[in-house]
Amino acid sequence: MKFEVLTIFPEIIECYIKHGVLGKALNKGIVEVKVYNLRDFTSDKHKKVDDYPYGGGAGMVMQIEPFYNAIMHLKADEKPRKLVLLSPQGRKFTQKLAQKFMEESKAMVLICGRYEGIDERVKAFVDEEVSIGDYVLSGGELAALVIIDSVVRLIPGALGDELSAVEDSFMKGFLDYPHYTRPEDFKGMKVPEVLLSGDHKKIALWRKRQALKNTLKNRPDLLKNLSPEDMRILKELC
Ligand SMILES: COc1cccc(COC(=O)c2cn[nH]c2)c1
Repeated sequence: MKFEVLTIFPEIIECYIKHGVLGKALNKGIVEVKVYNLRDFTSDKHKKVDDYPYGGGAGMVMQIEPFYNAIMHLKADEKPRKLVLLSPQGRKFTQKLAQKFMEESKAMVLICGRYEGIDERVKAFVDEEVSIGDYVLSGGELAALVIIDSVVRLIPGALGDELSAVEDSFMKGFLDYPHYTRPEDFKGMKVPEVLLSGDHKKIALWRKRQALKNTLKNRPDLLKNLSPEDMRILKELC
């Protein structure tokens, strides 16, 4: 899978992708990330990317021309790619959308805005507008990294051979179960006995109950389309 990122701060992306799962996936050739500096697609000597908003108001707006020039440059190879604008106004990014992007897109262009936003006409060249949450960031770069990280984790082979239990729980519609590791007793704080029992059936049930309990407490909105078994467990918790 290939990600192409349009940004005025390429170092933000370049620094992050060297580490962890992303770094390994890059080294394995499972994923390729190319970062483009929008200032390289300007035509003035000051490499200007923003200007005052028509209609007045605070702040600056990113101009269409650098985005247009960069997008046309990428499209010159005529390869298919999904163009995604990161913005607080976008559709909500979820684990399911990450799965969809991984399954459907061989290449994604992640367009990072800054300032008050970008010229609305850029959206004529964009396939999707995506938000990672109901808050405003200083720029789309963090949102782009969230999308790259969550999509890459889903690519077969990216996580090595460890199970991605966290993704599974989100895909099934609830939060993760609690995790513990050594020591068994830390200053009197003990690991739940069931996890030391070796009884995998009991452990699986305990984990399911805990996951449903966490979801009921923190994200009841996720509790839809539960299986009859999960519904039975949930009713016991209420
Ligand atoms: C494109 O226009 C704008 C305007 C303002 C900020 C940004 C940066 O993105 C976000 O703030 C964001 C992305 N997902 N959730 C929040 C983009």
